[in-house]
Amino acid sequence: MELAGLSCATAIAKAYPVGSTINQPTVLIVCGPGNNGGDGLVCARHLKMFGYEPTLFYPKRPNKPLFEGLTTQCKKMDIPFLSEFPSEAAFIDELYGLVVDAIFGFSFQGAVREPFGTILSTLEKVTVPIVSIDIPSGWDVEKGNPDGLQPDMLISLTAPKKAAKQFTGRYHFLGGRFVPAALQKKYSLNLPEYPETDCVLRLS
Ligand SMILES: NC(=O)C1=CN([C@@H]2O[C@H](COP(=O)(O)OP(=O)(O)OC[C@H]3O[C@@H](n4cnc5c(N)ncnc54)[C@H](O)[C@@H]3O)[C@@H](O)[C@H]2O)[C@@H](O)CC1
Ligand SMILES: [K+]
Repeated sequence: MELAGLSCATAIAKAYPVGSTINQPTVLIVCGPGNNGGDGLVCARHLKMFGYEPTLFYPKRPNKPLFEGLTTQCKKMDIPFLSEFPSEAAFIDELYGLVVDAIFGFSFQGAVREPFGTILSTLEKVTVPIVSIDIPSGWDVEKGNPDGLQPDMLISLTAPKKAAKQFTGRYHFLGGRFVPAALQKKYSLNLPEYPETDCVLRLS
């Protein structure tokens, strides 16, 4: 999770360097209840180290030491947590240069339960770039979701999921350079080579 979150922050810094393509360095990171949300928490810390101003929204926090520890680390780095989600997409556009979607990853299934249904419908109306970690939240891991969130950037972790074929945004990165060769072979992952010691690779 540490490497996944670092990959996400690194890919974001490559696509949207501070002071260039985004109009402000503020980043809203929305975290869900599972490991995708954990990636978001780690990403927040590294974004702060890279000069961004992250803010977290983490409405459903699992009662597990891993996630409690990640939350504590963010608090100790003075990363603010919102107590309520902005009610209007326009507020998000005004306050943030970028949104990170760390709500659901590959274990999402069925109809979206609250509070995430309302959050996702607000995010669908946002005009600042949205970066989805591993899979756009609300997408079926294989079929995608043509009526759902359409992020500007997708960071596929470990390997692109089947639904990544439906991604139409500007930046597709691969991150999570931690799969041993034996596992890559066993599952015929055919992963591309990462350059030098980089933890991310731009796919498109
Ligand atoms: N090899 C791995 O397992 C790796 C996993 N990683 C991350 O872990 C993610 C998968 O994590 P998890 O398996 O914890 O699952 P997710 O984070 O995808 O989501 C599971 C959580 O969402 C909830 N949920 C599922 N469907 C819902 C619905 N319809 N409405 C509301 N809530 C719903 C579940 O109750 C559960 O709490 C990956 O996508 C990736 O981001 C990465 O950190 C890299 C390696
Ligand atoms: K996501």
